[in-house]
Amino acid sequence: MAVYEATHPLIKHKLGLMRQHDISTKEFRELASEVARLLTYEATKDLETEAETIECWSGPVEVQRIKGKKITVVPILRAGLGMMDGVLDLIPSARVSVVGLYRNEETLEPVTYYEKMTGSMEDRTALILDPMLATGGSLIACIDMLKKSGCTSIRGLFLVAVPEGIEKVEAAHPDVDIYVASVDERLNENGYILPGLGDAGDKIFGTK
Ligand SMILES: O=P(O)(O)OC[C@H]1O[C@H](OP(=O)(O)OP(=O)(O)O)[C@H](O)[C@@H]1O
Ligand SMILES: O=c1cc[nH]c(=O)[nH]1
Ligand SMILES: [Mg+2]
Repeated sequence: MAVYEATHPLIKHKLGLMRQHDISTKEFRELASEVARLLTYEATKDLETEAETIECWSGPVEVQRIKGKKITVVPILRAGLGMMDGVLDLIPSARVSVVGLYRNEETLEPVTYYEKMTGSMEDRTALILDPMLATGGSLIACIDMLKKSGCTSIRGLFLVAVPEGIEKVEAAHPDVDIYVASVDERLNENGYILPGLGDAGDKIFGTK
């Protein structure tokens, strides 16, 4: 599993703004989308292209097109929806497959409550979207669902992750690559990332 941790100054700056304890819902939401857009640029930089000849104003010209079927983005409900607009800004014709998962607050185990994949999953690259990779349980459950649907090319985009969660995902799914704005220090006793962002879903949706 390749782990790409962002080094771009724009990503670092924006993530720093997101850590401010009294950030508004509006600001958090806007920044989540902006960082997701920047991560998309990195996460797609090695996509294969193929040559096609088109009619240009000056005559026939060979251009490059992204090879294969359209990408599917896979927001993990709820918080992953906060990254979707930013990603779709760069990949506007992507198909959207939705996975609903929440963590049981006591056991920290993922609970699945929704699944709607687009068609031809076996021919698409999937970009999973979730702001937080904590214990890794939710991501492993989502990858299990994607693989069950036939998907073989899977990448994940996260705002913040921790080493222990990454290790757990790597052990279960070594073929999946992840792109993360920051690998933070550790989890606290309640399974929250330190220093982290707090509860990303609550901040994006304005709940609590
Ligand atoms: O790596 P894990 O330990 O599984 O934790 C990460 C998950 O927890 C959060 O979702 P949450 O359960 O809070 O659901 P929500 O998006 O509806 O708030 C987060 O958005 C991830 O999906
Ligand atoms: O720190 C964390 C961990 C899981 N989910 C969150 O929203 N935040
Ligand atoms: Mg939450």
